[in-house]
Amino acid sequence: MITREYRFPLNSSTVPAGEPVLTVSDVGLRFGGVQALDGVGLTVRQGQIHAVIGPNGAGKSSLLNCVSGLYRPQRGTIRLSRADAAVDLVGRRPHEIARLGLARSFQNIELFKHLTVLENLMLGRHHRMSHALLPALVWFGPARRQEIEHRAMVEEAIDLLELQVVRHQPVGALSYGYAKRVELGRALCMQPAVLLLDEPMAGMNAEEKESLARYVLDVNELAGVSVVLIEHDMDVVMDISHAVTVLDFGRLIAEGPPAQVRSDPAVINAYLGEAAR
Ligand SMILES: Nc1ncnc2c1ncn2[C@@H]1O[C@H](COP(=O)(O)OP(=O)(O)OP(=O)(O)O)[C@@H](O)[C@H]1O
Repeated sequence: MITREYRFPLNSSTVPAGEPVLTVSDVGLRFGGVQALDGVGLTVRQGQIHAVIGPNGAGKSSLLNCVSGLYRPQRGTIRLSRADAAVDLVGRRPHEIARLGLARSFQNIELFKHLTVLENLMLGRHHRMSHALLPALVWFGPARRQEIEHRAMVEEAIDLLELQVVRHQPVGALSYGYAKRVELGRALCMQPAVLLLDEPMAGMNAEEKESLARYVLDVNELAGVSVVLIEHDMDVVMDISHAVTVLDFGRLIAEGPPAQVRSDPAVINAYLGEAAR
């Protein structure tokens, strides 16, 4: 439900709600003798939170690394859809894929600790800054206009994620929960078409998890950003995702709505165990 009109769209996808925005087909990735991904496919639909779950070593991070260009799969296709056409991502470099609208956060916090929250968020805009250093330094014309626009976008993210009170604090001085929220904010400032979150709640206590899950929901529902979420906490997955893909030993073993996946015998055997029955 949209409850607030965003002046600056933080979501850059042009695909209608419910249509495929990211399509992974038959992806294979091998490291020496390890088949990390074996014929994996998934379709992320515009406006959805799509969770990827599975035991340790199942291939979840490898899949995200293929999508964001850090790994190059030996087989398969990965396509980002736009309203007018689809773009092939395999073979493109990570910065090019980021520029196309795939923003990601990592398992470990990758922020600049000595810089403030605001400065870290401005760095999220970096890949969209096209003006050379000189006009930026003399501060006039298009460079200034662009700077104002970037600032406005960052303010939108601060507003959405309720980061006002810490905006001038160095990230190194923040609690873990706040730092993870800033990381989410930096990815959001990239104006993603799809946001890739790799275990954003790892290492958090229940309260911090609940809080971050709410912000991920806000990013999805208020800003309209599609999300791919790797998450181990099944309560979080059940609470906030629309679709779930389950991997085991590099293979897709189930996919569908969360309730259906949770009661799937193959998923219970491979991942959830008896407790889920
Ligand atoms: N750069 C790499 N070099 C060699 N092997 C790798 C590399 N990256 C991943 N692997 C292997 O690929 C398989 C899948 O790993 P991956 O990290 O994708 O799993 P995961 O599901 O994300 O696990 P976790 O939940 O522990 O993060 C594992 O066997 C892992 O050891």
